[in-house]
Amino acid sequence: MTPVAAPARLSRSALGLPMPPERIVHFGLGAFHRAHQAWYTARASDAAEWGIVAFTGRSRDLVDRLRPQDGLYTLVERGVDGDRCEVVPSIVRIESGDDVPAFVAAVADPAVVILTLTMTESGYRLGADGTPDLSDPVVAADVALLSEAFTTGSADAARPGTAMARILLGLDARRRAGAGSIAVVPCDNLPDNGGKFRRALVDLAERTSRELPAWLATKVSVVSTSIDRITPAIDGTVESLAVAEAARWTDAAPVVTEPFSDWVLEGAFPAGRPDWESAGARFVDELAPWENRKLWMLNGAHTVLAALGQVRGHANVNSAIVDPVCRDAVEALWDDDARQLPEFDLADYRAALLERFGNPRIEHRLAQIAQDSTTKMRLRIVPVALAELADGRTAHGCATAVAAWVLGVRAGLVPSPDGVGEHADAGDDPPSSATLLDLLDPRLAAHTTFAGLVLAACADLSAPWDFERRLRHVP
Ligand SMILES: NC(=O)c1ccc[n+]([C@@H]2O[C@H](COP(=O)([O-])OP(=O)(O)OC[C@H]3O[C@@H](n4cnc5c(N)ncnc54)[C@H](O)[C@@H]3O)[C@@H](O)[C@H]2O)c1
Ligand SMILES: O=P(O)(O)OC[C@@H](O)[C@@H](O)[C@H](O)[C@H](O)CO
Repeated sequence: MTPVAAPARLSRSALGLPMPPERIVHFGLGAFHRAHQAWYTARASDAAEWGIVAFTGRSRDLVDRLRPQDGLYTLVERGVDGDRCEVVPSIVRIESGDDVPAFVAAVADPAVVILTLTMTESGYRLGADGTPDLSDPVVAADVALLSEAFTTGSADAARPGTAMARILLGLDARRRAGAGSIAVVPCDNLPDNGGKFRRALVDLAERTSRELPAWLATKVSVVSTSIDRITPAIDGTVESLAVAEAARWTDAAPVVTEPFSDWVLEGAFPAGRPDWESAGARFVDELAPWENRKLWMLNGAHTVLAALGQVRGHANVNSAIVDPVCRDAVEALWDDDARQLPEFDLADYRAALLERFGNPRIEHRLAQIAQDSTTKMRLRIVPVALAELADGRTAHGCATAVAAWVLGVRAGLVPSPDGVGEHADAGDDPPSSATLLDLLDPRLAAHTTFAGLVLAACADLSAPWDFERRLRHVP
């Protein structure tokens, strides 16, 4: 029997890959950063000049997987017809997020001119007014700790627990080192992610330091972004085996993503940046329409599918979107969205979304997407509903989307909104549709026509689907 050669372990020397210099720091290393910003950086025409020092968020798992393979990993682009594997070499050093001295030193390094972030909404720890949530004991403890450290000149010994406090500590070290301007690039799915980050950072600086607010105003540019590439959480072990078979090298931390990707940015990079346009990124003067299109249409539809799809027995996006009831609900939502996005001709965008959602080889679990659905509904559906009503229309698509969420909550498949127990109509189990609408947004609940449409849509979505019913919906 011929012995089978063991697959080679990923390494820069084996693949002849150079080490670009450290000029970008990333906080919140996960699947998405590796499928998106690290990939754009590796594909830029000047990739040889831009290496990334990546810090994990809360666990050191990826440090242990990626360090032995020199930060390299396989990006598996999972198309409808097959996989395309590519080794991404832009991450040159991996550190654990809780190594505060290493993070502070990296941010203070004069060679570093960009800090990118993917730490999920929870990582920002914001209250309802967008400032740091001081009712959170960890945030309050960090405010006290930073105030003390900045006042007594003991910042080098400080070990804050939250990401925002660590970032401010890093920026303070950069100020003291005279290391110059830096651009911070939040890449989380939040409306106005740059504005939110800046307001939170400035608020924290004003509470804790006399010098930092003025320095931040002149030396820190915050860039807002719309980021898009469907990259579900995966079972790393299963994918590692698949990669070893397909690519003939072992990889302890591959990433599976879709072939599509998009990155739109608004803001300045005072000390330079990679030529990300050469890899397909776009720089615009006003991000809002691009961001609204992506968050309302892609993420809004995902939020609807997470509720209605599970109610109808689906586990993944790809099976939900081919169910006519789910598909009709998504199309109706997109009709409302389109009227609020007059800047765009959306025919191709809608067709592409349907194709992306339908990719049978991407396993995107609805239960994963359903997390924190109430907040997502408030950010992705409610603004469109209010705008449609203000324009004198019915917001029929949004009413259907709200009905989907109501059914999901009532079925226990989507988390209940806070306040169910304290609501005036508390006691119903499950809570009534009217109670849920009121908890979602009292302005929508007070609009009798809209509230009536939601109740009608709840009944309609619960009824068995038939062709006659579908025909009634055709305009
Ligand atoms: N995965 C996608 O398809 C996709 C697409 C577009 C945008 N995004 C955005 O990218 C972000 C990251 O996505 P991901 O799929 O890599 O997620 P992930 O769960 O892998 O998390 C990314 C990182 O955030 C860190 N993190 C989470 N909560 C934190 C907290 N409270 N404090 C500090 N760090 C914290 C994690 O430790 C991890 O390092 C999300 O905000 C998401 O909105 C994801
Ligand atoms: O938790 P969410 O709803 O913000 O996001 C879940 C997915 O919709 C999201 O990760 C998309 O796949 C991504 O935004 C595509 O670019």
